[in-house]
Amino acid sequence: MDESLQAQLLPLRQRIDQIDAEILDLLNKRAKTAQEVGEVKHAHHAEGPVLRPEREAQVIRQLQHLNRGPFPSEAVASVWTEIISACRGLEQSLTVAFLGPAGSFSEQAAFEHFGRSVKGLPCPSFDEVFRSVEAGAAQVGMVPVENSTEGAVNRTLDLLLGSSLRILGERSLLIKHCLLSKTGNMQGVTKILAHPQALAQCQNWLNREYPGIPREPVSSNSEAARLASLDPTIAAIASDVAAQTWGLEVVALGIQDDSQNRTRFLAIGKLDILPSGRDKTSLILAVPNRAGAVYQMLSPLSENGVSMTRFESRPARTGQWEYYFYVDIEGHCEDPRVKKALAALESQCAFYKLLGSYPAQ
Ligand SMILES: O=C(O)C(=O)C[C@]1(C(=O)O)C=C[C@@H](O)C=C1
Repeated sequence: MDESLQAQLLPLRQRIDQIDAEILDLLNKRAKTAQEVGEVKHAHHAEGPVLRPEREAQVIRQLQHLNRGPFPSEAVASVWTEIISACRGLEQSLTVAFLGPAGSFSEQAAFEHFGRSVKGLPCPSFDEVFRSVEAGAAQVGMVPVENSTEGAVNRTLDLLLGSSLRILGERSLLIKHCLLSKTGNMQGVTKILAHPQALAQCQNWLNREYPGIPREPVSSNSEAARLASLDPTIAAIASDVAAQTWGLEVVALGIQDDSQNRTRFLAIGKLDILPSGRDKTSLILAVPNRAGAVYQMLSPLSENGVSMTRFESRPARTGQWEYYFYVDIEGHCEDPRVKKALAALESQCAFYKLLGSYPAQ
């Protein structure tokens, strides 16, 4: 390297080394304080959870508010997610269940949401994710609930209806699908495997590029990647992370039909969450099948000035054209206006279930 460049870089790098040492010192001070918080919590509730999603959201939002740059605001969120994750891990280990095997988008969502200092519990199905959290094998789970191309993830909606678990948080992920094979090309490939949602999200591209190769649905994209790693006649649609995890080569990158293809995931668990200042509340409602019933059902929301951010229906399987309505609203169930609206909904609806209030992403 040329000497004048070296001479200019040296003091700047020394300054960075010194700043890093200061950051490290502060991180250790933070970690020790979090350990003290953990001791206080254990003293009050020996078996109680350490995780406080509302506090984590507040810490990150407050820092983003304070941030004057040039450190990017998104980096504040991702760096502090990891700092909090590591501090939380010193207080108590957190196990997160998700649809596996390793390398799935659910795993990515789990790590982005809870940070890397967690234990992953890959499960063979969404049902098993719910069961693992209900049975206590994991304290929290991460499941997809809607995709911007394909709409609702129906199995998750049905499981939310039958489960006592609460929604603890949400995380939206940009989903970039890749076509993967052992060789990095499609010679000798006789079928393409993926989760049905991924096959649907890439159907135009597949129809155009590989119309002659049959497609087969499997339980997850990372399962498709695992199978492709064992058999050169199989190609998989999965993430670039799955390619690394399962030692596959990328045939084509970003093959989803919509470049802005996003999936929203829900964190689920047994906690009730306090208001964080910017929250969402999710509910399931049902009304008898008669004219105007759905319109009336929602009137307590507008009457109390509560905004609805999502409305989804699922057949109630009674054969009577009855539906369960999945409704997301702005605000926390303890906010006075929301509380009033919820009380009215509960008294007027034939079915009412509160899935939880949680920090909005
Ligand atoms: O404030 C707490 O309750 C903590 O345990 C500390 C902390 C943090 O590192 O900031 C860690 C875990 C909790 O989920 C929330 C915040």
